[in-house]
Amino acid sequence: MKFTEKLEHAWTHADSMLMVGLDPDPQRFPAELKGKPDAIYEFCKGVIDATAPYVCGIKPQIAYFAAQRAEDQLEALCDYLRTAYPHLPLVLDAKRGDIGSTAEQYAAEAFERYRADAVTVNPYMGFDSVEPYLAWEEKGVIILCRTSNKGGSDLQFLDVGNGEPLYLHVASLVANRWNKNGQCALVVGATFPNEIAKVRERVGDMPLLIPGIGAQGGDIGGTVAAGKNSAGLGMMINSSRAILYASNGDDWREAAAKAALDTRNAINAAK
Ligand SMILES: O=c1ccn([C@@H]2O[C@H](COP(=O)(O)O)[C@@H](O)[C@H]2O)c(=O)[nH]1
Repeated sequence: MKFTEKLEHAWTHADSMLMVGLDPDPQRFPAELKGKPDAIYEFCKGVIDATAPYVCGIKPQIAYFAAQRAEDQLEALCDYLRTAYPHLPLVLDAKRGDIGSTAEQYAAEAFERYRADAVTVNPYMGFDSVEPYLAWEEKGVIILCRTSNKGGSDLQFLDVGNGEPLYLHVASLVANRWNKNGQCALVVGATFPNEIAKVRERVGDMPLLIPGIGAQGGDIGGTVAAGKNSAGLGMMINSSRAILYASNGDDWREAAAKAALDTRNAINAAK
């Protein structure tokens, strides 16, 4: 199934626009997993099983796995997710950006090695750095636009002419020129609801990946009001640490499930 079809299915069948991010930090794991060789896999699998009924997708952040030399555990998790929850979109958060020949390798990493449904991509090296991902027409290509961090303003707010900030120029480029296969989405931070609204106005119903609620403090009500599309959907609102580390006691699975359910309900209440 195409990424966009999987996403639509998850939005409607799980009645959820919450995406759970997997940012596994062994220092924060519950005691029962500490020191186990496959602790990252076990922890993430536990969180996936606990939260799957309440989410529209799962977003592993590749840096957390690579830093622990745990790419094999990420591969095993991707296999598990695909088998146990075949309708749930798998978004690999990699944010790669490089010249075309190298981007081809990064695209193969995301779509062949991990068999992700979608991947995050940094567009600031231009079209030829994004094109190899777009060649995978069934897959989602989720392009950084207005990121959730404060420092994003250093470059993304630069005026490219007539008062147009760079992030809106990127939004227009993606919507009008790069999205020929209808496979693109944009990353916009929940920490900047005014900018979410401007991006939504610019790109119509295109899906938005919105990190920044939970640990980064973004407001759910403001995010949903600014980001919903014409169908009242259109968002993958990501939360990672606030769900993963809701408890580090024996009840970590139940706490993650409750945090996901509460967040899903708060998003739906704001629709
Ligand atoms: O602008 C961006 C783009 C990506 N991220 C990623 O999302 C999660 C957020 O984690 P929380 O624990 O919910 O803060 C993380 O993987 C980031 O790399 C982002 O935060 N902002």
